[in-house]
Amino acid sequence: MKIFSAPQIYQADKSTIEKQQISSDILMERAATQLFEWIHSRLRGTQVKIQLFCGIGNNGGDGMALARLLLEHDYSIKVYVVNYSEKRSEDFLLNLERLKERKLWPDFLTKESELPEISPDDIVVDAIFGIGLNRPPDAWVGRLIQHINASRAFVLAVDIPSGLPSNGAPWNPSHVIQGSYVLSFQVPKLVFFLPGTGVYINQWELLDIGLDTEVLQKTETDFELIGRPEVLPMYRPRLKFSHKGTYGHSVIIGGSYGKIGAVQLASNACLTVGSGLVTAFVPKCGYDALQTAVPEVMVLTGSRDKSISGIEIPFEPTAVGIGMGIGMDDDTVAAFSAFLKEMKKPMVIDADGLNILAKYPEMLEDVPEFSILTPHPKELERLVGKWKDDFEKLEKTKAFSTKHNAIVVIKGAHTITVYKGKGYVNTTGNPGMATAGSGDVLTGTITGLMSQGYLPLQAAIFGVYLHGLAGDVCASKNGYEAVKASGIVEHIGSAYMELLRQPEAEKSDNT
Ligand SMILES: NC(=O)C1=CN([C@@H]2O[C@H](COP(=O)(O)OP(=O)(O)OC[C@H]3O[C@@H](n4cnc5c(N)ncnc54)[C@H](O)[C@@H]3O)[C@@H](O)[C@H]2O)[C@@H](O)CC1
Ligand SMILES: Nc1ncnc2c1ncn2[C@@H]1O[C@H](COP(=O)(O)OP(=O)(O)O)[C@@H](O)[C@H]1O
Ligand SMILES: [K+]
Repeated sequence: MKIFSAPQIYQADKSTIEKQQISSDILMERAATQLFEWIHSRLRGTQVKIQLFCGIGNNGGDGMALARLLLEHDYSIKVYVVNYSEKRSEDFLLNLERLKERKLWPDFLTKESELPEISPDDIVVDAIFGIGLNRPPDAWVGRLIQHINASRAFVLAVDIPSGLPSNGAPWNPSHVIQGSYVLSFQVPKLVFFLPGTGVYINQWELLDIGLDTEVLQKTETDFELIGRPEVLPMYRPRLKFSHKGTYGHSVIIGGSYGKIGAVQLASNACLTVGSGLVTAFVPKCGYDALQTAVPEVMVLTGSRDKSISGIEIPFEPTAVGIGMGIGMDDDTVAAFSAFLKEMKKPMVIDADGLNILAKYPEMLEDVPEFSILTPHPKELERLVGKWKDDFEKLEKTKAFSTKHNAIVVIKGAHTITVYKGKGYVNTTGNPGMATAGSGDVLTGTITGLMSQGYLPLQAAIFGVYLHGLAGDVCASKNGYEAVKASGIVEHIGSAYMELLRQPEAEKSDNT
């Protein structure tokens, strides 16, 4: 699903109005009707007090139109106009008039107004600012937002939480509606998925307001949300007459004394995701452990006991994952550098492999094109430098990806795979995966997909999704706290099955 920027949403609005030959007011009425249906289907007339805080733009207009629909269905409502500007939108004014015609006069809140009483049992509708927010809210509006947050009432935010800009970090973190349930129109907004801004949101849901499908399809967006519909077509089924050679020979290179487990996890994931053969390359101290823990994996060792000082692979690997637990000894760095020069195929680089690249950036020249780099935020910072907010982080990552023609997987709650100008935002995974070694499992997963013929960008997007799904299945059985990296590997098979499972609705359609 595409993630539209605010200007693209305005453009889609405009095109819809032209193509469907409707007035903007009709679009607002659709939005309000969807909001109303959502609330009404849950409350079914329950007499809970609903307090609507409406700005003076179109987000406020949505709130006004919703107030009218609630009033018509005898809900107990209180409507406030948060009068932060005299520049009221036409559709806001139209809906204000319609409300007045029904004998409901909202209270106008200004700088001088007292803060209204809000009980924790009330429902608050936040329609103060939408995607039009482009400068810091006035201090008194910020205080009102703080007051709503402090009320502990259930807050439904219309389109986007007020105070949260759609294209950057908030100016004042306490002047943002927090923990709301967001009902967003038609398309998700990027801020919902970024660590610095996603924290303001409890849950989000999309409401279809019938924007023109052709415009939605044709618009090229910088970000895409990756769910099952995007991932399923990438799946490469196993062939009946295949053999292990069909699915490639992966090599996982890493490990040092005390960190052999990282290679074990990555190799096991690589095999479990479907690589035909897997060889691990480790220092000598890793030999017994690996052969015992994962008997299906073949093991090659370097000449040293505790770290890697030279990498020799006596065959041509189909895919390589390198860096987990490898350390940064001078000899290891030299071995890594020599290996980069030798390898021409794209590979997956993780952990200390990335730290070495950050320390010796000239080595980036030797990273094969289309390689996949899988940094967590700290490793990314070492590669691209500091950023002021998530948006700058994404810009820097895009520039890095373009410069080096590499795929960068920014790991996190919503992992974002960046290739050149585009970001693919993952939707699977859970906080249980914030656990030692889960990144090693991801590296093995992506490597194993590449060895089966997935192209690098597909392997990264598909691998991130599958890894998150395996974590989700694991958490659904064990609970978040007990998710371990090895548990994620154990559930890769169930994740495939979950991905390929035919939904009930489709099944009954076919019968
Ligand atoms: N396609 C869609 O998604 C639709 C969107 N609609 C609604 O329209 C909203 C956008 O409406 P608007 O463009 O009118 O913008 P908003 O209602 O978000 O903001 C109102 C106006 O306030 C001004 N403003 C921005 N920051 C301010 C600040 N800090 N202090 C004072 N004034 C400030 C801006 O000029 C802005 O136009 C969406 O979020 C959504 O709720 C719906 O009405 C219909 C269709
Ligand atoms: N809160 C979270 N929600 C979803 N996924 C998460 C969360 N925290 C971590 N993960 C995932 O777990 C993995 C952690 O990787 P990393 O930090 O490299 O761990 P390690 O170095 O221990 O292997 C990443 O794939 C990341 O996306
Ligand atoms: K809002």
